[in-house]
Amino acid sequence: MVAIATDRLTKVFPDGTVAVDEVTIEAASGEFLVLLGPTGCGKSTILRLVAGLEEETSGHVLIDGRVVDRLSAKERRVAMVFQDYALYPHLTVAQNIGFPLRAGYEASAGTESRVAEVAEHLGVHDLLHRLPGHLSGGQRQRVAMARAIVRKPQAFLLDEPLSNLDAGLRAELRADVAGLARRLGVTTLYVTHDQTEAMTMADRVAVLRRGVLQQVGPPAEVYGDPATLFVAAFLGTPRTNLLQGAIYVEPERTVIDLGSQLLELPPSDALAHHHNDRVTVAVRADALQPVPDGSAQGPFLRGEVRLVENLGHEALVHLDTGIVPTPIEESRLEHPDTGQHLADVIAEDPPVGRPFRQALARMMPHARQESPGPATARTEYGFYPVYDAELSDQPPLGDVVVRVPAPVLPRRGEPMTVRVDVDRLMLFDRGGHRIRTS
Ligand SMILES: Nc1ncnc2c1ncn2[C@@H]1O[C@H](COP(=O)(O)OP(=O)(O)OP(=O)(O)O)[C@@H](O)[C@H]1O
Repeated sequence: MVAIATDRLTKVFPDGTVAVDEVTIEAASGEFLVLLGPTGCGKSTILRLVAGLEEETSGHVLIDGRVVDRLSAKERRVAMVFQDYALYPHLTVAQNIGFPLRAGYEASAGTESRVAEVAEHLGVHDLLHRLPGHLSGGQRQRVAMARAIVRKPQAFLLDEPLSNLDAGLRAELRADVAGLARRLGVTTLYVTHDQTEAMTMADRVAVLRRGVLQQVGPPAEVYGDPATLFVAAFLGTPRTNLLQGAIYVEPERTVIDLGSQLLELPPSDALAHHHNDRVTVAVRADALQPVPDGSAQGPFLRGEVRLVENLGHEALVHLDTGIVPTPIEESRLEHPDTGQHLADVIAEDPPVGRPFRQALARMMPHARQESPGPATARTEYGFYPVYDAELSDQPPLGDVVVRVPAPVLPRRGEPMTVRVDVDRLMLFDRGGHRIRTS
C-alpha cells in the first residue's frame, strides 16, 4: 500500500473562498486517517484534491512520495466513496460492484470471482442479484464500498459515507468499514464531522477549522491534549466548559480570576510570563467532581444548580457559577489581539462616546472604570469578562456543566461545590493557542 500526503496544499475557489489553507498532512501506508471538522472546514475539498477531482491553487499531493499533481483522477488509482452512494439503479448488485472492472481499467477475465470475493468481504454476497432499489441504506452503502475496492485501489477516500444512515446502522457500519480497511491494509482518508466516528475509527485524527489544520494525532491524544481552544471545544460531549479568566502570578501561588470566583493553582514557572494575561480556562465536565461544601482541597468552583439533565446512569448538572463563558465562534479566536492595543484606545479617549468606551473598558483586566460596570460579582483582582454590552447589560449565562453519577442527584436551586482536577485543566491564550502549565 501507499502513503498519501499533502504538502502546503491550498485551494482558493474563483469567488475567493479559501477552502484549504496550506495543509500539510500524511497518512502512512495502511493508516486510517480521519479528517474531522465542522461543516465548511475544507474536508471534502482536501479529499477531492487528493483524488484529482479538483485542481490545487498551490502546494502538492503526493502518493507514495511521488508528486501526482499532473496525474488525472484515473491515473491516481484511488477509490472515492461519497455519502450519496450513487449506485446504478438498473444494474444488479453484482453488476454495480463489477462495473469498474467492465469499464476497462482491469482485465475482465476474473471479474466474477473478484466480485464474489469483494461481496463476501462486505457481507453482501446474498444480495448479488438484487437491484439497488430493493436494498436498505446500509446494504447500499456496503455495495458502494464493494464497488470502490473491487479494483484494488491504492487508497480509499471516503467522504462521510455513513451520514445518510440512521444511528444504529451507522454504529454497526463504523466498525465494519474500519475493520475492512484494516483487513485490506488500504491507506484510508475518511472525512466526517462526527466526533464519535473519528474517535472510534481513526488511527489518527486531523482536526480542521476554516481550511486550517489544527492538530493531528491519535484520538486519545487529540482529545486529552488539545493544541487549540477550537480542538478542546470541538471534541467531547458535553461540550467542554470554556470560561473567561485572567492569570495573576504571585510568589506563592498562581490565581486565575474568573470574574466572580478565583481558582488557585500551585506556583508554576511555566506561567510566570503570562501574568495579567486574559485566558480561556477549558475544563471538561468529568474533570469536575462534586464535593461537600467546605471540604474541598485544591481549586474548586461554587455555584447553584440550575438544571439537571438525567441520563439514567448519570446526570449532567448545569451549575450557575456567574462565570462568563468564552464564545468559541467569536472571531477573536482567529484574530488574536494583545489587549495592549485596547488599552491604547481607551487611553486616547476615543470620540465615539461613552457606551463604546465602557464596552472597551470591560474588555480590559485592569482598565479604569468610569461606571459601576456590569452586574458581575467582582474579585479583588478586578477581572472583567468580555461580552457585548451593547446587546445586553447582563453577562451571558455562565453555566458550568458537571457530570454526576446517578443515583445521588442534586436538586434545582441547591448550592454545589465542585473540585477541579488541575491535571485536566487547560489554558488557552487569546489567539486560542494552548498555554502549557508545566
Ligand atoms: N466550487 C466551489 N466554489 C466556491 N466555494 C466552494 C466550492 N466548493 C466548496 N466551497 C467552499 O469551500 C469551503 C470548504 O468546503 P468543503 O465542501 O470542502 O467543506 P466540508 O468541510 O467538506 O463541509 P461539509 O462537511 O459540509 O461537507 C466551504 O466554505 C464551501 O462553501
